[in-house]
Amino acid sequence: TDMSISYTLSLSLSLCSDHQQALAERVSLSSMLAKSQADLPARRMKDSYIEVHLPLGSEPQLREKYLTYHNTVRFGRILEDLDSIAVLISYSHTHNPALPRSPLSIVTALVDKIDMRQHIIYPDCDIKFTGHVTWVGKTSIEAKMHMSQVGTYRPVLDATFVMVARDPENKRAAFVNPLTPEGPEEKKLFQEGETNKSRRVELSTASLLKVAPTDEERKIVHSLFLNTLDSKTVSFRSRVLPPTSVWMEDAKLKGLEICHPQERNIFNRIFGGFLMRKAYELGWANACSYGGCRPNLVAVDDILFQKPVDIGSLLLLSSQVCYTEGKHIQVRVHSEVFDPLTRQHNTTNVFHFTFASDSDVPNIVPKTYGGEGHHHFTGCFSIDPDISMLRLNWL
Ligand SMILES: CCCCCC(=O)SCCNC(=O)CCNC(=O)[C@H](O)C(C)(C)COP(=O)(O)OP(=O)(O)OC[C@H]1O[C@@H](n2cnc3c(N)ncnc32)[C@H](O)[C@@H]1OP(=O)(O)O
Repeated sequence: TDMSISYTLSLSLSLCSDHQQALAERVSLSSMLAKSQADLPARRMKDSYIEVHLPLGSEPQLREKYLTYHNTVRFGRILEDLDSIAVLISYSHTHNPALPRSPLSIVTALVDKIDMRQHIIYPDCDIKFTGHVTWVGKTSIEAKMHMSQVGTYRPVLDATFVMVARDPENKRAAFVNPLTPEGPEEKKLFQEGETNKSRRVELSTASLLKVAPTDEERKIVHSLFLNTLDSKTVSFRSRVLPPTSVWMEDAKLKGLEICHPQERNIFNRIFGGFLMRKAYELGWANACSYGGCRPNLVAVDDILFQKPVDIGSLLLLSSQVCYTEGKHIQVRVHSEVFDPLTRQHNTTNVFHFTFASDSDVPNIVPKTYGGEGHHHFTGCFSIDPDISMLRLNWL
C-alpha cells in the first residue's frame, strides 16, 4: 500500500562513520524534544506500518550471511533483523517531517514473545517482514511483527517487542506520539497492549528474589527434591540422581564476547540484536548438547534488556538448561558485563528460549533451591514464575 514504506535491511542508521562526532551532534537535538505527550500529534497504526523484503531466494550472495551448516536460516540473524525493524517501526511512528532528524534515541527494552508458527526457515526462499505499532504508553512503544516466507508467504513467526524512547544522549525517558486505534481490530490490538503492559509490570515484580514461590511452584520443587533424596541416609546433603536425569550443574555452557566497535548502534552502545544472536547461539548449543540432537526453536520469551552494554565491555554469557518436559528443553541465558579492572559484574540481559528435540530428553534436576550455587546465577532454577509457570501453561 502507499502507506507502507519498504526499507532495505542494511540500515543506514548504523552506518555512521564518525561516532564521536555523531554523538556530539546528537546532543544538540535535545531542544527538539516534546515537553509533554499532548504536544505530539496522534498517529494511526498504519502510519508506522512497514514491510521489509529480504531477498534470500533471489540474491544468493546475501544467503551466506543467513545460512546454517544444515541448510536452514540462522535464527540469530532473524533476531537481529527483527530488532532493526522494531526500531524502524518506532521511528516511523514518531517521525516528525518538520525536523531534519529525530531527537529520540530508541532502545529495545523487552522482547515480550516470539511464537514460531513453522520450525524450519528455508534459505532459498525470500522473506517478508511486516509490522506496526500496536500500543503506546508515555515513553514506550509496543510493536508487533510478522515474518512469512515462500511464494505464498506462509507465516513463520509472530513477534512482540517493547521499545523505549530516550533523549538524544540516552539519559532520560522521552515522550512518544499518542496512538489512535481505528476500527474494532485495531481497538482489540490496543486493548491487548494495555493488558500486556499490566502483565509486564506484574512479572517484573514477581522475581523469586522478591516474591516467594506460589503453592503450585512449591509442590513441583518439593517433589523434585523428594525424588533425589537418598533413602539410606535421609540427609539433605546426600542426594541421588534419579534415572534418565541430569543435574542442573551439568547442563551449562558459557561464553565470552569482547564488545568491539563494529557492533555498536548510533548511541555508541552494543546492538540489542547482536546480544540476542550471541545468546541464542549459546542457548542453542547448550540445548543441542543436552538433547544430543539439533533442536528446533519453539518460542522466545521475555528477553529483558536491563542495562545497555558499552563498547569495549567483556560480556560473559552463561546458559543453563532450567526446565525440561518431554521433548522440550528450556534454556535461560544470563549475560553480564565484567569490568576486569574493577572486577565488577553487572547483569545486562536475561534471555529465555524453548527448544524441541527429536525425542524425549532427560529430566533436568536441581540440587539446591537456587538451582545451583554459582553466585552469578541466582534464581536460575525454573521455579521463577517468569520461566516454569509460563512454560507449564504453554506446553
Ligand atoms: C539504531 C539504534 C538501534 C537501537 C536498538 C538497540 O539495539 S538498543 C540496545 C539494547 N537495549 C538496551 O541497551 C536497553 C537497556 N535498558 C535500558 O537502558 C533501560 O532498562 C530502559 C531505558 C529500557 C528502561 O529504563 P527505566 O526502567 O529506568 O526507564 P523508565 O522507568 O524511565 O521507563 C521508561 C519506559 O519504559 C517502560 N519499560 C521499562 N522497562 C520495561 C519492561 N521491561 N517492559 C515493558 N516496559 C518497560 C516503562 O514502563 C516506561 O514506559 P511508559 O513511559 O510508557 O510508561
